[in-house]
Amino acid sequence: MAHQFHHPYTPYDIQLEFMSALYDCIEAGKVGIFESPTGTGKSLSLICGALTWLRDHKRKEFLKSIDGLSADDDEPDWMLEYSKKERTQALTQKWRELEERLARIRKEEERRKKLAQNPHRPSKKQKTDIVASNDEDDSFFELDEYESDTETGKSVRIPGFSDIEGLSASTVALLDRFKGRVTGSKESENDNENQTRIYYCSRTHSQLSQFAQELRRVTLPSSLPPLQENADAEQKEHAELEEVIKHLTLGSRKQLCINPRVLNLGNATAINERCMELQQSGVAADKKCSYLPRKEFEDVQLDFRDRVLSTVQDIEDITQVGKQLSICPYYAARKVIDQCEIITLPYPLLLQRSSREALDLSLRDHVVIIDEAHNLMDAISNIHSVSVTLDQLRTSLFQLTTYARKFQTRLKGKNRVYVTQVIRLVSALAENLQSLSQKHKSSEAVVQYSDLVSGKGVDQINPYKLTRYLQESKLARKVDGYVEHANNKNDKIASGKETRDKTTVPVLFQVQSFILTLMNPSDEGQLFLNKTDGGVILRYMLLDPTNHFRDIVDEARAVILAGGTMSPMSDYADHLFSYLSSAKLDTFSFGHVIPPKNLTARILAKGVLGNDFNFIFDQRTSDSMITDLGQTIANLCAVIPDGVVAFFPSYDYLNQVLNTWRKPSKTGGSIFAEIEKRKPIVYESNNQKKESNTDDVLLEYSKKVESGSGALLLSVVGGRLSEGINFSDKLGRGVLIVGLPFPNIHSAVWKAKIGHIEKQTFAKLTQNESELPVSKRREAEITAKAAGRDFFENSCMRAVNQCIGRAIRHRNDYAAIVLIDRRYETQRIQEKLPAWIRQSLVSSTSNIREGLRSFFKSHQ
Ligand SMILES: Nc1ncnc2c1ncn2[C@@H]1O[C@H](COP(=O)(O)OP(=O)(O)OP(=O)(O)O)[C@@H](O)[C@H]1O
Ligand code: SF4
Repeated sequence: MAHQFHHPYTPYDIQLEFMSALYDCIEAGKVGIFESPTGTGKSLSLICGALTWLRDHKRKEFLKSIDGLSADDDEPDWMLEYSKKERTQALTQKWRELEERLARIRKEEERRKKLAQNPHRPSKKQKTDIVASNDEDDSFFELDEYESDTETGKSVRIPGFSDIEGLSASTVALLDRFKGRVTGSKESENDNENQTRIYYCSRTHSQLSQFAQELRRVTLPSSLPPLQENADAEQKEHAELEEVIKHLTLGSRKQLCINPRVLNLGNATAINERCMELQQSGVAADKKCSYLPRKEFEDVQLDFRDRVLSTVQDIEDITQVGKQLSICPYYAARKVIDQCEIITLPYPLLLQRSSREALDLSLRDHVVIIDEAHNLMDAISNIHSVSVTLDQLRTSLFQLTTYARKFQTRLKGKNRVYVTQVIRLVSALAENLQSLSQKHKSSEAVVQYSDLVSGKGVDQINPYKLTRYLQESKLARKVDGYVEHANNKNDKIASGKETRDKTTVPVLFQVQSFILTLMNPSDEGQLFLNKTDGGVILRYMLLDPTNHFRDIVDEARAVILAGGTMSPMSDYADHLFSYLSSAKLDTFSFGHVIPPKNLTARILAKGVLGNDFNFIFDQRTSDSMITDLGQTIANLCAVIPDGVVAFFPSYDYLNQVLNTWRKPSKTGGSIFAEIEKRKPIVYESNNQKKESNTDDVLLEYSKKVESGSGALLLSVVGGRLSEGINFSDKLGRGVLIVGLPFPNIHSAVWKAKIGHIEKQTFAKLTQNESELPVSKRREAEITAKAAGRDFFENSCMRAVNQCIGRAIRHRNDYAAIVLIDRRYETQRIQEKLPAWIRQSLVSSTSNIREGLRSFFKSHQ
């Protein structure tokens, strides 16, 4: 059946295909991978497809809850009919009350202004949130008695607001009551808890804001069932009410905190920790954060929720509402979740189980959409990886021993045992890391867990108990607080004034996160040692994100990965979703909205001076090939109008190319000058001041293009200009990709990643059977090697595809894409390009100039 998607524009054909496929995928409860090139209105396709499904689903659920009512055998039919009517009326009434209230709020601009000067605003005195002033005595930093020593003991956790430390029982009870307010009853609260939601997750804050912007364009029919022919006046009136899309955006404390003294700490960990400190039981009531939801502010809390739901708001709007109402948006937002239809949130909040638990976020039977998912596997690995430096280990060892000495007679219960264990562990890590770094000659090496924790009786430590101790005792917070307190005291004596606020991540927190990961390592993790100019670094890296993401797939109703360039797609079926049957996994690659004549994609295997273009690592330093590359690019710049962007495999290589191009030739000129005759060159460098450098480069480039001189921008694949920046229209009439940007296969990390893939593939093929015939074993080995190579190549081609996708940004855009390397002629590599590029791909030799000239002529 064709669905009506309520798209705010006339949808493009590919949007109709996208929305239908998305609808079916969610309905069937599958995992779907959706590739839709940039500029094809992917956000609206996601919104309209998913929310149309959701409203249809809610309508069906509504009818089910009525039809599900049954009469007892001895009850007459009219009684059942009566109950159904009553139930329909009750549900419709509840719906109406909510929509009317939200509609009223939308109109209450005046009242909002008044609330901005909220009389509840806490006094200056209340806002004071210094946990322990320098005059306070050391006892503040003593550890609470710790006796819990059994594996079964669990800390008590009541879902909801109750996980906010330091709230009184009455406040918790109040907040739980508040949960039911929007729909007015306990029964309705439960209804909402079970209602299906959509979680939309993207990588950056600005992507989430853009999504909210697109969400505002959409109006959907209500989730009430359609009117019957005999509908009465009241029902008709209901039907005329607009059902607003209930949206909430979740963020971190760093984004949502409104307590200036905490927010000014700047650093996310410092803000989190200070916020938690302020909620500790030892902190006097007038020193706690006054924005935490409290009994006196009940009405404000309710206003917060209604105002957030009344229109589609992004994170700044929610922070603003929190400020106007003097209520912490970070905590107050949690109670809006049950009422939402769509929740937007950044990657880490969704992808990390601990973050979901902290927010009390259940994915059970809900729909999860992950946008910009082309680098999802890397993102999951990064979120679950952690590092610590040798210096940090040493500093924390010093802090821990200082603390232990100071408080040794006051360490109660099991504290003494566990503090000693932590000291032994950190000391072993520091010593072993030091000797391992001397033993390994290379700058990067794989490190074994057993080598790191050997000696000092670390093998006697029970990792489970120690992990629990670290989490529950708040040792890191106490030690850090004491160290800062002691430092402040000394500095004050020396200088006679207060010292600085904490702005950096306390060392012990970093060490603690490392220990927590080390105590519970995942089978797919690996430890690495790096020697850098800044010292020795120990890294724990998650090599394979499959199992971490499987949690989400198992829990959710449907999971959608969407992106502009998801190709090559084979990694999803082969690795990330290898446990799914093919019936459960759908992949879609949609074409572009441009007509075919707006794109030309060429492979250039030979230069104008006759060199074979083969930029493999060992050959790419050849002066003659680099010179030929320059001359070829100069020729291309002569026929491609306006802006041309060339992507190189690395910053080092780009520097080398520039050096060669600048060398004077026999005639006195240089390749650099030769190119500049056609277009001025602007280039990206691996500068320390990264952001400003990127902005300056872009500004210079666009100014030159606008001035009419055109320009050639030299950039790096996977570099700062390859993602998130649009080279639309004149800014990118040509995109040149020089070589294939393979990662360094000799690095310890890539060796480990490929090794892991080979091992997994081999195990899958042989089912770990030891009795396998030699020929079968050999076959499995060859296939495993091919899987490793494929994974490596896919990583490279994902980066290439990202760059290519920068050029065509809308329906009337046109551009030429030139892939400069003979390896692009192989079928295996071409298959990894997005379908819409592959279709227009032409292998060019001598006639490329003519081809491009007539392509651009047809667009004049
Ligand atoms: N059918 C349509 N007709 C006209 N404009 C549309 C249509 N669909 C979407 N748009 C608009 O096109 C613009 C680009 O859409 P959008 O940002 O969603 O593209 P995208 O494919 O998601 O790109 P990106 O990969 O950068 O996220 C938006 O302003 C959107 O409102
Ligand atoms: S409760 Fe909210 S406003 Fe207060 S410190 Fe914590 S995050 Fe900031």
